[in-house]
Amino acid sequence: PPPPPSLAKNQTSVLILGGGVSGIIAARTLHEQGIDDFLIIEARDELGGRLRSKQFGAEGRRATVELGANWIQGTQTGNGPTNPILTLAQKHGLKATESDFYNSIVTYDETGPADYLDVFNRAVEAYINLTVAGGARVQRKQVDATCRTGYSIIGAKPKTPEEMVSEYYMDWEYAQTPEQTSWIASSWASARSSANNFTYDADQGGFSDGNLFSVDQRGFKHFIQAEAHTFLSPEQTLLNATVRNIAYSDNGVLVTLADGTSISADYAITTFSLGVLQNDDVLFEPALPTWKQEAIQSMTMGTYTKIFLQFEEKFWFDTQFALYADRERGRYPVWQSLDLQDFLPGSDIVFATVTGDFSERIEAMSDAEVQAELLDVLQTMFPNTTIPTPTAFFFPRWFSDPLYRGSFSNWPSGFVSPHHANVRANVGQRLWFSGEGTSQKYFGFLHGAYFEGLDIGTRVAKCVHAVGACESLPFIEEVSNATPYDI
Ligand SMILES: Cc1cc2nc3c(=O)[nH]c(=O)nc-3n(C[C@H](O)[C@H](O)[C@H](O)COP(=O)(O)OP(=O)(O)OC[C@H]3O[C@@H](n4cnc5c(N)ncnc54)[C@H](O)[C@@H]3O)c2cc1C
Repeated sequence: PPPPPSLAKNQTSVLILGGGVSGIIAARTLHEQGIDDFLIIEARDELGGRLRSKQFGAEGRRATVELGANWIQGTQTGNGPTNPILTLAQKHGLKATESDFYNSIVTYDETGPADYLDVFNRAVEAYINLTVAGGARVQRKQVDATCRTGYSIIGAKPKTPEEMVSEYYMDWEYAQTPEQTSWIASSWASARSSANNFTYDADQGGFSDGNLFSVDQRGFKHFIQAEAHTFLSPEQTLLNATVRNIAYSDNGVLVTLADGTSISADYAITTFSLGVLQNDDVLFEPALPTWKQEAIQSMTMGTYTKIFLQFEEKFWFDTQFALYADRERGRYPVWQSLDLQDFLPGSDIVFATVTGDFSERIEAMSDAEVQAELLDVLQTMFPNTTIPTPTAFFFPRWFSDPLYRGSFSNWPSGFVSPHHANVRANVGQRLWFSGEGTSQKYFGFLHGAYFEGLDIGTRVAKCVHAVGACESLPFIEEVSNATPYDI
């Protein structure tokens, strides 16, 4: 169809809603296509979105830690494809260090230090086998199931606390349990060296299985803020502005902010997290069509919570990672030391990570209650040390934050390809969707947000230029079963 006319009466050409990686890359894409008549609207006081850092620690002993994204996941193999986040990090001189998930690790259980690395290594193998089997299902057009089903079929049935925490290493990737995660999507989503993996497996066109951990004291956000500075002028960004309502029609969009201001545009690209869209933190007028709502509500938002502690002095492990096997699966299982030579030496900072339902549980507790639980776990892990009171304690509440409602999206087993097309598709010609949650290959990742900003930005630029190519993305009005239920 011919592109809709650009209406001179609108205040700007494109509104980019959200100033995270996706929004900034969409803006850069428009700029590169000669379009500078756009405005980024961001609720917070800075750009970066889920790249969010904090000065953490006691007075005089503060260090920058990352509350959100921390790793460049998948870097580059030889001259193969490069993770674009790595490219930007190198361009802007980001300080990052190699992270070794699998070799720099020690293990604990309810008796204290306990070496069950053999159990851990078997779990890593089971995870790879799980994703290889999941990938095979794609080729054979078999239906999806949960990762729990997949694990059971390949014979991995963890029962002891040590087996459960070793398997938990998977939740740590997806921010949800194997019961909540798609078996098929796990084959391309996260596992290293597995079938179809687009991030870690160079044989599949992926980057590499390397991981770089930002220790830059300007914050991991520095790379994207510095990139934004290369092309953005101050009047192209509106900070401290929360979007409440997005009205859309064939003529354009009208975005209303919390302070009542309205801004009109020919096009809008929303980059809000899937969680924000799911929870009606922003309202659409008219309401989004059913096919869109079903898709948004069918993908899930996981929560990944880092809990930071600083002590007077370091008393813990010298590896990067430690696993703690509690009898309750998911109870403070993964610990990371920042007080290491290539990380933040002398910082006396350690942090634990929890995910999914357990994150939601602790968000409902007071800081003091959560701190008491962590100190209890540390006392269990180090029975010969009297655990002192920490000099600083902090954790972010991503799940309850109305700007995020979780940390990153995760693909559940009830979510099928047409749903994915629908999550991504524009609604009418004026309203477009981008962000990590719309990426098929790289959902959950920074590079997912990047590639989506690039692609949707390119599509909208075509619409603005109206060079006969304002093409809608395909959507499926009604997602149905290949084989209807016989009841
Ligand atoms: C704890 C955690 C750990 C992670 N770890 C990694 C990692 O190690 N490696 C990795 O690759 N990825 C990681 N991720 C995922 C990565 O951070 C995201 O995929 C990516 O940052 C998403 O970018 P985005 O532009 O799609 O969304 P966002 O960054 O969420 O950008 C959307 C923007 O919209 C703004 N906004 C929301 N609502 C409104 C409103 N109503 N009005 C105006 N503005 C609004 C938000 O403030 C935000 O700035 C992690 C995420 C979290 C939370």
